[in-house]
Amino acid sequence: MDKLIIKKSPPLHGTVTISGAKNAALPVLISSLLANSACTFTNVPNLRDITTTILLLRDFGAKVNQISANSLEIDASELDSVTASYELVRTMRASILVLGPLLAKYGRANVSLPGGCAIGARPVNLHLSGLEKMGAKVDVEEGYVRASVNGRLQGARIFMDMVSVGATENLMMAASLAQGQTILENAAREPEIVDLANCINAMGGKVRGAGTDKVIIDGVETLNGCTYDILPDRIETGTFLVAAAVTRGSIRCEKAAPATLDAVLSKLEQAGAVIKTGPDWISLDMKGKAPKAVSLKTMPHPGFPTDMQAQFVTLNAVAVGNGVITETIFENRFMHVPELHRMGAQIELEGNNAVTQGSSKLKGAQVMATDLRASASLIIAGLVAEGETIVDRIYHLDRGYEAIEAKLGGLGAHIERVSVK
Ligand SMILES: CC(=O)N[C@H]1[C@@H](OP(=O)(O)OP(=O)(O)OC[C@H]2O[C@@H](n3ccc(=O)[nH]c3=O)[C@H](O)[C@@H]2O)O[C@H](CO)[C@@H](O)[C@@H]1O
Ligand SMILES: C=C(OP(=O)(O)O)C(=O)O
Repeated sequence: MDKLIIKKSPPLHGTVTISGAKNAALPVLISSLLANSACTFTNVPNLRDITTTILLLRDFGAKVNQISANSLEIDASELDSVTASYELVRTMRASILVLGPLLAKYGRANVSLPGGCAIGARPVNLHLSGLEKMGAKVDVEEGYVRASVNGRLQGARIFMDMVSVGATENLMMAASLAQGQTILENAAREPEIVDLANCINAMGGKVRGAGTDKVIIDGVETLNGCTYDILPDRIETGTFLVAAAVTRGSIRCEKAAPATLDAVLSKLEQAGAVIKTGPDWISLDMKGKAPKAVSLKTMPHPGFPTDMQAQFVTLNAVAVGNGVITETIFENRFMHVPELHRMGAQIELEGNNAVTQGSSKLKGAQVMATDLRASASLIIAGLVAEGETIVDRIYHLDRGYEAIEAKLGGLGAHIERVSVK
């Protein structure tokens, strides 16, 4: 099992190239199930979740070719199975997104229930009730969602009583091959949803309103293959910017999408960073100063993203002043806090608030990554902690960050991966 060893590092400095977004790539790759011919995807990040998606698509009988380091061709026009097994689904919750497209194109699908994970229970009731509203028969048996429909799914007006990224994506894909019009009300507005809608439209679909809370999909009879370039990863970008802020550094992120990061950039400015942006780059300069603590509450987009919460908890722990970070999306997303305590961070957990007094002097320790973004927060802490930090269980990290040690190393961080047999 691999570990990361991080030593106290100088202020991060230099340029880092941002990869394609994990959370856009997963639904976009899965949307190839809708098409009647091959799709080519570029800017695909090299991640464990992408490998899992490829295994899942191949398991259905799709042909997947790696064209170059970050491009894939997927031909899912003929499948010999519509079953997603527990072995694959349990390692990647986004596998549930195959349900909508399989049902819309093949009239049936069996998908293992993803189950809970470290950050929360994460039910899929909205995905299932939305598909039922479109005429599907959905049963949950022996841990599997077994869904079927006679003929085509039917367009419907679906109001989701919680804002869900995954349910919006699943229903958008299902509706794109349904008969008639579907209106998704209280839809999630994340940039990754807009990316998926653009991809479906590139296949010949008719999706309008993505990026607002009302998405209108006119179902078409068939969708064709397309070529699609995946959106830059806003969470990877934000993670590097926070790492630079915590180390009092100055970096530039290239191949980024500044317009997707308003809430994060605004908090970094409050923390004292000088931020500049261009069409596809963002620079941050702390002018050698320590960050100031910020207060924030996670919210669906365009609010502050829950996937950046852990990184800001580390920022607040070492910052000047008091801050309160409130998590409103997932019920158990502070697993990094006990690990940060092991490094000497002064953080009080009060319900769903992480309260910091700031200026913690961190000391390196052996810590355990419990989920993807918790891992990132521990690495950032390791960059400013005295001595050596060892981050264990980094398979979580490898789900969502491409070559993080090489990218941080390129900015001057002292970070090394070791394989332990
Ligand atoms: C692969 C991917 O894109 N993952 C992202 C996606 O996850 P994911 O799509 O799983 O997250 P959702 O937006 O669906 O979850 C938001 C909230 O709604 C709840 N819920 C969701 C569906 C449902 O049927 N019932 C229900 O109660 C969840 O438990 C959670 O409390 O959005 C999250 C919220 O921005 C991000 O943290 C994840 O990184
Ligand atoms: C929670 C995350 O991802 P997933 O939904 O794939 O678990 C994340 O990207 O931070």
